[in-house]
Amino acid sequence: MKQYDITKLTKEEIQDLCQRPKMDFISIFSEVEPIIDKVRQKGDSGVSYYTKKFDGASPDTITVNPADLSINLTSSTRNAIDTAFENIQRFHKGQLPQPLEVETMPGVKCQRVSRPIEKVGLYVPGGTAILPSTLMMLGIPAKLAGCKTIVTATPPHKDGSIADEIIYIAQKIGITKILKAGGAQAIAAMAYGTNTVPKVDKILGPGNQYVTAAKMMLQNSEAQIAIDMPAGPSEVLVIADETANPEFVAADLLSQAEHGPDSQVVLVATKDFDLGACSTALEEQLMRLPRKDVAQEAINKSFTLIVNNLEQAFDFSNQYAPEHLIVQCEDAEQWQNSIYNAGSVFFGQWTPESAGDYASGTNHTLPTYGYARMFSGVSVDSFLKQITMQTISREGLQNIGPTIEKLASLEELEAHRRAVSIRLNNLK
Ligand SMILES: NC(=O)c1ccc[n+]([C@@H]2O[C@H](COP(=O)([O-])OP(=O)(O)OC[C@H]3O[C@@H](n4cnc5c(N)ncnc54)[C@H](O)[C@@H]3O)[C@@H](O)[C@H]2O)c1
Ligand SMILES: N[C@H](CO)Cc1c[nH]c[nH+]1
Ligand SMILES: [Zn+2]
Repeated sequence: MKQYDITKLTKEEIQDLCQRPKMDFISIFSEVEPIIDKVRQKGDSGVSYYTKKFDGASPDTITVNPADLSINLTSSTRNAIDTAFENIQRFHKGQLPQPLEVETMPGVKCQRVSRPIEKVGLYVPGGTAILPSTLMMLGIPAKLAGCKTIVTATPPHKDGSIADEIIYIAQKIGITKILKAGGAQAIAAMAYGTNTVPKVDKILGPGNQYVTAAKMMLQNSEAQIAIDMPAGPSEVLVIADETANPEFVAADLLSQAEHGPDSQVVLVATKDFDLGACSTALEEQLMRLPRKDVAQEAINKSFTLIVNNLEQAFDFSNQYAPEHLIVQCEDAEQWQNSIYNAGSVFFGQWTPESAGDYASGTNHTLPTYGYARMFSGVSVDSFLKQITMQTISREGLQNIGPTIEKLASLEELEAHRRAVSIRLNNLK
């Protein structure tokens, strides 16, 4: 990994380090546009065309009902999924909002109630690795929120099948339909609807550049869909001081590097951290990884930043706004209030990032590319709308009416003013 010393960098150079590897969205949009058009015009047959072209698969039917499928999983696989499922469900259940009611003035009652988004589409990546864990991260909060139609799309295997782990989780959640398709074609099918795919109101889930570009384009189209956030290539930033275990740090960096060649991993270390031991551990561990070529490519694009103290480390991390932040320093959790921009945070040497990817209970669909500055990860809220309501009594209108009349007059909106005055006159 390239190495920089913060004391030798200008403000602009530090700012440059926070930029992620550039994505050429203009050319990706131009590749994705014809895919979206074809699916909009041709529906299911458009989806099948691209599934054959990009995934080399021709499933008999492009959608299946998970309840109709039989699966064959070992008990250890079922147990691991069941344990993770329980933890994710427990943490997300705690996020369900309580109804809010406030009397802003005597007789003026305001409420906020939440309602589920009725139809949602969940994208589960499956290009380079099949990610059943992502279906738990999206489907569990969708179910808890009360969404009625939950479609999940994922690329099929070459023989047209879907991983049994995905089907098992879909059955546990009660997913309405699985769409056997990936990439932009899957996103377009859920956004417009086809003969077999229900049109949804919101599409959530991570994916590669084609998936992300399709979500961004369809969000701004006549399809009228919402999306969660730009969740692109995985990334992690590790803050390490002299108490951090170099082998653990190396393992955490590699755990995100193996996601894809465009993943970015960053080590921000104080001067006393044993960087030599960490580099050696990283090389040794890398050699033994089945996905070493992918991880190596990501490591080549990544860097280490040496800082004078932990305050500087957290300042840089807030500027970088990582998807995952790992804090491996003394009394790690005491730095909680110094963290402003991050998708999800892992404190202390016994908290690997993989815990949040799979089973601790937090969500792993998180903002990347610096979007943690203004976006949150997926949660139960992502599947809810908040509706405000108000009821004003006779007494309430007498209290608040003159204020409304005055403000309406100031804006010269006479009909607004009269809607109040006509009632106040009636009360005299
Ligand atoms: N931020 C997060 O929360 C999060 C979570 C999990 C995974 N991820 C990221 O998601 C990404 C998953 O990517 P992936 O590629 O493995 O799977 P994917 O499912 O996102 O993409 C695979 C699909 O891309 C399409 N495709 C492939 N080549 C194409 C081409 N030339 N033109 C048009 N479409 C094409 C195919 O239809 C294929 O089905 C990784 O970058 C990973 O890091 C992020
Ligand atoms: N780290 C990924 C989010 O960036 C999520 C994931 C799924 N499986 C393993 N990891
Ligand atoms: Zn991961």
